[in-house]
Amino acid sequence: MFRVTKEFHFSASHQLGHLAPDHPCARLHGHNYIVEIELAAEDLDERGFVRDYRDLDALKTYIDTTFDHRHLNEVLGDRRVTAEQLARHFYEWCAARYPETTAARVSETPKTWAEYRPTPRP
Ligand SMILES: Nc1nc2c(c(=O)[nH]1)N=C([C@H](O)[C@H](O)COP(=O)(O)OP(=O)(O)OP(=O)(O)O)CN2
Ligand SMILES: [Zn+2]
Repeated sequence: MFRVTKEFHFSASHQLGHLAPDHPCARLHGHNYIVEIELAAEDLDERGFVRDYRDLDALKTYIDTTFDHRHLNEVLGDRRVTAEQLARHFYEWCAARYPETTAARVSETPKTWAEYRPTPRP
């Protein structure tokens, strides 16, 4: 099995309004997000690729136009702005376009990563 990953960066604000009011993340704040997409394949194509990294340029465009310097509560809806929900969102966006997609990871801070990796179908 071959696995490749590519990273994308954006800055955005969010507010986890469903948390207790004394939780710091219930306040409006922002992060420099990192999104990492993982693709995997048993065999390589004729170029020796799982998939050309440059095919992911469409994801970069999507992130730049839809997420960068935006308020995520407006982009995704109030309940969907945790790192876990973002990871699932980016996984689904990529899986619809790149069948080799196996996981998506999102970092909000230098210490945290959330991953969405569906259980493989038998
Ligand atoms: N499981 C999750 N927990 C938290 C999320 C999340 O998306 N998933 N998000 C937040 C906040 O939005 C933000 O990421 C703050 O995280 P935190 O680790 O508390 O960041 P700090 O820099 O304040 O942490 P320190 O421990 O002070 O370095 C919260 N939780
Ligand atoms: Zn946050």
